[in-house]
Amino acid sequence: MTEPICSSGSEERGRALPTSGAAEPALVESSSTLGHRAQAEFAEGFQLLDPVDVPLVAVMGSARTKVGTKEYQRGVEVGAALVAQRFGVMTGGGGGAMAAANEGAHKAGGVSVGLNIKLPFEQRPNRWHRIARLFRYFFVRKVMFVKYSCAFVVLPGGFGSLDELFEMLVLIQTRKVPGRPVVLVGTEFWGGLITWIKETLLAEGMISEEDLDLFHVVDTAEQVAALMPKHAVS
Ligand SMILES: C/C(=C\CNc1ncnc2c1ncn2[C@@H]1O[C@H](COP(=O)(O)O)[C@@H](O)[C@H]1O)CO
Repeated sequence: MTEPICSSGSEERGRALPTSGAAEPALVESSSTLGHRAQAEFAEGFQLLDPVDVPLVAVMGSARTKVGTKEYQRGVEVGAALVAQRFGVMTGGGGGAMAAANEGAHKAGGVSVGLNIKLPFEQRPNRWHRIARLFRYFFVRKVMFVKYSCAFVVLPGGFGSLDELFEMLVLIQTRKVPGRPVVLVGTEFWGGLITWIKETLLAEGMISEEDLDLFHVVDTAEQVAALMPKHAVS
């Protein structure tokens, strides 16, 4: 029998949940399990990141960017340029653009953080971060990215990167967090989305003109660095 997609809390209790590989499904566990696990995960994330004494920039981007491509190289350059400005780099800790940014930061001698996520298929953390943790919940991990970053850089990416980008934009737009630079890297890659944001979201009144100021779109690591908050440079 197929598992129901929706189930009530009482149905969940005492029922073995289906698993499909390395990580059992999160969020369909009982409310009390979810609550306890999330609370513990928050505490462990805070413990990991509270002691970090350099300002961190969260760098998001595709898990699929291939090593050796121009895109990967740009990620490495972004990581290195941020370290040159005395920032640490914090990523999702996986492969692709995440590995690129961590590699650039690590090779430049900077702080390199990877917040990995446990998924139902095999995950390998990249080898370029020195402060790391494996998270069960995307939502807990996302709080870490927001709470412990002073800027948000998004390299070309897919659903995951878009999710992280829009989460950050909403939090800034609704003043749940203080404003900070949000920088999209790749004018060609992001161009279609920016056009749609202007021609549909803005034109239909779904966002305001000033919301367009919540993000920047650039092409190079130097341009990313130039948009960073100034306090880290001494
Ligand atoms: C889906 C694939 C691999 C998944 N591995 C991931 N490891 C760590 N972090 C991830 C992973 N997938 C998504 N993320 C987060 O979202 C962003 C990347 O998502 P995108 O859809 O690839 O743009 C990234 O910033 C992570 O924080 C195999 O492709």
